[in-house]
Amino acid sequence: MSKAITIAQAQRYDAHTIDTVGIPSMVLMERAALATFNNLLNDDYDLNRVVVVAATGNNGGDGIAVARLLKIRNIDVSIYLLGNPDKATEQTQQQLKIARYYQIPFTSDLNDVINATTIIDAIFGVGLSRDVTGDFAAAINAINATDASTVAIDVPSGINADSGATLGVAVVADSTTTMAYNKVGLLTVNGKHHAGTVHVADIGVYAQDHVESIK
Ligand SMILES: NC(=O)C1=CN([C@@H]2O[C@H](COP(=O)(O)OP(=O)(O)OC[C@H]3O[C@@H](n4cnc5c(N)ncnc54)[C@H](O)[C@@H]3O)[C@@H](O)[C@H]2O)[C@@H](O)CC1
Ligand SMILES: [K+]
Repeated sequence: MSKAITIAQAQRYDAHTIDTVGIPSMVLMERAALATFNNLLNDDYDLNRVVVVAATGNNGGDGIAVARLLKIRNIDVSIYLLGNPDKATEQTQQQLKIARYYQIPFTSDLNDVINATTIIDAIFGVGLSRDVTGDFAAAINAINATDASTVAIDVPSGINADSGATLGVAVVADSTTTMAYNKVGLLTVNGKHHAGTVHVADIGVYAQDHVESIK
C-alpha cells in the first residue's frame, strides 16, 4: 500500500518544499490544479456545467485554478465562493485575480450548484480545524443532495484528514485527487466512503529529498 501521511506531515512537507527547497507555493498550487484537472478529464465526468465550490484557503485556490483550466478549454464553469475574499490566502487572492481576468462567472446562488453536472469540492483540505457550520454546511448539504458527480481536491471537505471523522457535515465525493501522498484519514471506513476513488498526485512535494531512477 502506498504511504499515507498526517495533516502535520502534509504541512511540514509543504513548508519544506516551499521554504527550504525553494519551489514557490503558486507552482505547487498550479501542479495540484493540473493534476485534478487531468483526473477530471480521464475519469470522464460530464463537464456540461461545472461549478467549483471554493473557500478562501489554499484548497480554494487549487479549485479556482481548476476553474481557469476548464474555462480556457471553453467548458461552462462558474465559481461558488464561500467566505470573505479579502481574507483569502495570498495564493488564493492571486487565483481570484486570474479568474477575474478570464471572466469566470461567480455565483452566489446554490441552485447553480444543485444544477451542475460536475462539482469540484475546494472548500477545505488539510486546514479544516473545526466543525463545519452555516453557509459552509449549507453548501456541503447541497453538494450531497445533487445527482452531480463530485470531485474533491486533497480531502473531501468536512473530513478530518487524520481521523477520517466527519466534522459536522462532509462532502461525499466520487473521487478525490489528494496531493503528494494519501492521507491517513482517507484510509478509514468513513474517510473511504467520503473520498470515493483516490488519486494521489505528484506535485513536487516529498517526504525527503527525492530523485527517481530512470534505469
Ligand atoms: N501549502 C501549500 O503550499 C499547498 C497547499 N495546497 C492546498 O492547500 C490546502 C491547505 O490549505 P490551507 O492550509 O490554506 O487550508 P484549507 O484551505 O484546507 O482551509 C483553511 C481555511 O479554512 C478555515 N477553516 C477551517 N475550518 C473551518 C470551518 N469548520 N469553518 C470555516 N472555516 C474553516 C481556516 O480558518 C482557514 O482559513 C491543501 O489541502 C491543498 O489542497 C496545495 O495547493 C499544494 C500546496
Ligand atoms: K476539498
